[in-house]
Amino acid sequence: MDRTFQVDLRGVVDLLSHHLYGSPRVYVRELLQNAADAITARHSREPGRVLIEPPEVTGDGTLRVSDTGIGLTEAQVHELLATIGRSSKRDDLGFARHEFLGQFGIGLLSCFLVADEIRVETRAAGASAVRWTGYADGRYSVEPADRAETGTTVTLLPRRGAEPLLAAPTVVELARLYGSLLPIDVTVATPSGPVRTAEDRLPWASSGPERREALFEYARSVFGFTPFDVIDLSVPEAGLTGVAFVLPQPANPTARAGHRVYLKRMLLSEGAEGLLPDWAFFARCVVDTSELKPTASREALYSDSLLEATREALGERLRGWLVGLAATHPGRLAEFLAIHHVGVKALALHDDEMLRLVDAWWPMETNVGRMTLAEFRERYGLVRYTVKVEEFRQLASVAAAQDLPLVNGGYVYETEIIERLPGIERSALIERLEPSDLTTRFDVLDGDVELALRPVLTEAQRAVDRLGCEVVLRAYEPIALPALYLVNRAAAFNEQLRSTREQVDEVWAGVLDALARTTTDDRPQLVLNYRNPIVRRVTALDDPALIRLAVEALYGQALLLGYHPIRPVDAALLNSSLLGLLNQAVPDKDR
Ligand SMILES: Nc1ncnc2c1ncn2[C@@H]1O[C@H](COP(=O)(O)OP(=O)(O)OP(=O)(O)O)[C@@H](O)[C@H]1O
Repeated sequence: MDRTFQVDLRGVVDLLSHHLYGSPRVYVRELLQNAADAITARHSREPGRVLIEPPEVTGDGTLRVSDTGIGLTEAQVHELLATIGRSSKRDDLGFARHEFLGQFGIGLLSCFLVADEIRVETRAAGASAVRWTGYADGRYSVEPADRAETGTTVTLLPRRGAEPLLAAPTVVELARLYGSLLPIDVTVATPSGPVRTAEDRLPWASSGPERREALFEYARSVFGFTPFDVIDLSVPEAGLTGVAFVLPQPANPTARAGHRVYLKRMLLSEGAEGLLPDWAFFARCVVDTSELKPTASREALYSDSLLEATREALGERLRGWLVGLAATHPGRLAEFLAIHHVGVKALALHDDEMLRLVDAWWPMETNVGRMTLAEFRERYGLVRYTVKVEEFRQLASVAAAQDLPLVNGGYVYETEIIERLPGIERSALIERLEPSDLTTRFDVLDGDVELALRPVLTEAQRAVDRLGCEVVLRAYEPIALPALYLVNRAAAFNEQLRSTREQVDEVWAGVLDALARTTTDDRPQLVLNYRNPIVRRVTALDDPALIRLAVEALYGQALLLGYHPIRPVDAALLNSSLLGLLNQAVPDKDR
C-alpha cells in the first residue's frame, strides 16, 4: 500500500533555523524575493511595488509585506503554500526558471523562524481573494478574503522574543542589505515616514567622469577601504557583471577574502568564496549574476562547472589588468607590487606570465643597489644569489669588494623565483653563491711570507681548533675587515648534523653517524685578512698566549659581524677573549 510522508513542521523549521540558514534575519530576504518574483511573473507594464509595514506602523504587533505581484488563486494556495518543497518557479522538468529568484519551495518557511503564524492574503487577476493562515505546528486554513487589488500581503505574527527582528530599524537595515539593488520599488513605512531601500541601479552601471570616484565611494561604504584601483568585470556565460576592487593594503594570501555577490540583484552573500582563484587575494569583488546557482541556504554559491569557468574567466581578467598595468602604467605597477609583492611572487612560482612580471618589475635587494632581476642580468649577466638574508648581510660587502654582484634571494619566494628564471628565459644564467668560493677570489700570500708566518698560524689554529674551524690567511678587500667566517653548504650541513646528534637517542645517532660518513669533512673557515693592520700586528706577535687571545677575539667578531648563530661555546669564548684582552689592555697598578 502506498502512503504519503508525514512532515512534522516543527522539525523542519528547527532544521532550517539551526542547520540551513545562518540567521533568522533571512526572513526579510525570502519575503522580498517572493514579492519580487510575483511582480516579475505578473509582466505588468506598471512598475511593481513592495511595501513593508513593521509593527510600529501596523499598530497591531504584526509585520506586513504587500506586493503588486501576480497573486495566487485558491487552488494555487493549496498547492503551493501548503506543500513544502513545491514551487511555481520550476519548469516541468524541475529546473529553476530563469526569471525567478526562488526555486526551492521552502522560502516562506523561513518566516517561521520569527513568527508563530503567517497569513497570506492574495488575489490573482480574475479570481477571488483568499486568506491562507499557516501555523508553526503545521496546521493551516484557507478562507475567502476581502481584497480588491491583484497582489499579495503577507502578515507575520511575531514569535515571542523575535519582536526586535521585526522592528522598523531592523527591517530598514535588512531590506537595504538584501534588496538595495532590486529593480523594483521597495519602501519601508516607518513612524518617521517612508524609506525607499532599493537603488534601482547597479553601482557599476553608471558612466561619465564621476564614475570612478563614485565606485571608490561605494567601496568605502561596503568594504571600508579606498581601493588601489577598480576593475570592471563581465562574464556573459554567467550573466555576471560587477567590479573588483584592488586592496590598498597587503592582504594575507591564505586568508580568504569574501566577495559580495548578488543573485539576480538580491544579495546572496557578503562573504562569498570561490568566485576568484586563490591567487587573486588582492581583490574583493561586488558582482551580480543571473546564472550562477545558490546553495539551498542562499548564502553561498553552489560549486559547479559554471562557477569554475567563471572563476577562471575572472582570474584571466585580473591577470590581464596586471599585465596591462605593466605595459601602460609601470609606475602604478611598481606601487601595486610594493603593496602586494608577496602574493604576486607566490603566483609567479606557478605562473610564467607572473614570473616575467616579477622579473621585469620587482626590484630586488642586491649588493649593487636595488634593481630588477632583468636589469641585473642585463648589467652583469650571471645572477649570483644567496638563499638567506643573513648570508647576504654577511657577504654582500665582501663580495662587492671582490667585484662580485650578488642578489639577496633570502626574502620569501625570491630564491624559488630566481631558480625558475632559466625555465622562461633560456639565456638566464644563475648561480647560488657558495661562501667558500669567495676565498678563491682572495689573494694568496707569497710563499716566503706564508712560511714565515707558519708558527703564528699554527698557534692560531690551536686557538679555534676545538670550535671546529679552520684558520686561513689571505689578503683581500675591504682592508677594514680583519676576519671573515665562511661556512659553505657542506660545512653548514655537518654542523647541523653534529648539533642534532647531541640531542637524539642512540638509534637516531647511529643513523646520523652513517649519514655523516657520507659527507665531506668541510669545516667553516676563519679567513684572516693580511691587509688589515690589526691582523698584521697579530701575526707579528711572539707571545703564543696573546696570539690565541687575539685570534679568539677575531673569531668572535667575525661571527657577530656575519650574523652567524652563537653557540654556548662561542659565547663562552667571546667572553673569555674579551676579558683576556681587557686584562692585557688595562694595566694592573698593584703590580
Ligand atoms: N508574494 C507572493 N506572491 C505570489 N506567490 C507567492 C508569494 N509568496 C509565495 N508565493 C508562492 O508560493 C510558492 C512557495 O514559496 P516559497 O517562498 O516557499 O518558495 P520559492 O520562492 O518557490 O522558492 P525558494 O525556496 O527558493 O524561496 C512560490 O513558488 C510562489 O508560487
